[in-house]
Amino acid sequence: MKLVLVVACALIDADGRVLLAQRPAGKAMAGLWEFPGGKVEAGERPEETLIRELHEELGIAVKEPCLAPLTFASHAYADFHLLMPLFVCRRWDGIVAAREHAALAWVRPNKLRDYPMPEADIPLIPHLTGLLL
Ligand SMILES: Nc1nc2c([nH]c(=O)n2[C@H]2C[C@H](O)[C@@H](COP(=O)(O)OP(=O)(O)OP(=O)(O)O)O2)c(=O)[nH]1
Repeated sequence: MKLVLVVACALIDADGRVLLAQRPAGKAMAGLWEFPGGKVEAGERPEETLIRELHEELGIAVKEPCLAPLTFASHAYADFHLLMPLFVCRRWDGIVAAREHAALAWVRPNKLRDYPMPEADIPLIPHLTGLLL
């Protein structure tokens, strides 16, 4: 089974809401709401990947000290095993905008379950509600 390392981030705004991003049509898991991020490429540290992805996907600039590790997902999909560290970030420069996703939503922690997510993400929710509620 192929092990895929993806790094993701829960952006948290001043009201304690979490940013979810909807995967676009045409991709695997289209329509599901995920945490921004992506696959770690050869030669990258995970933090570098995340800073790059947050810029590409959302148009924001994040500094590495503003990324705090929260938890991780380890999930067996049918065709690969996903290992996904989840960081939280409360400070960034720029205005969040959907450059690659179908939509964005700022979601209160007690509403996260209203947004269909990839299977791997479900166990992450209590970690966020524990942090924020
Ligand atoms: N970014 C992100 N990916 C997630 C989450 N949950 C989850 O299962 N994934 C999966 C979806 C993809 O298979 C993979 C993320 O890689 P990606 O965003 O670079 O993948 P992609 O579908 O664009 O694939 P590709 O075209 O680059 O091959 O991890 C999540 O919360 N955030």
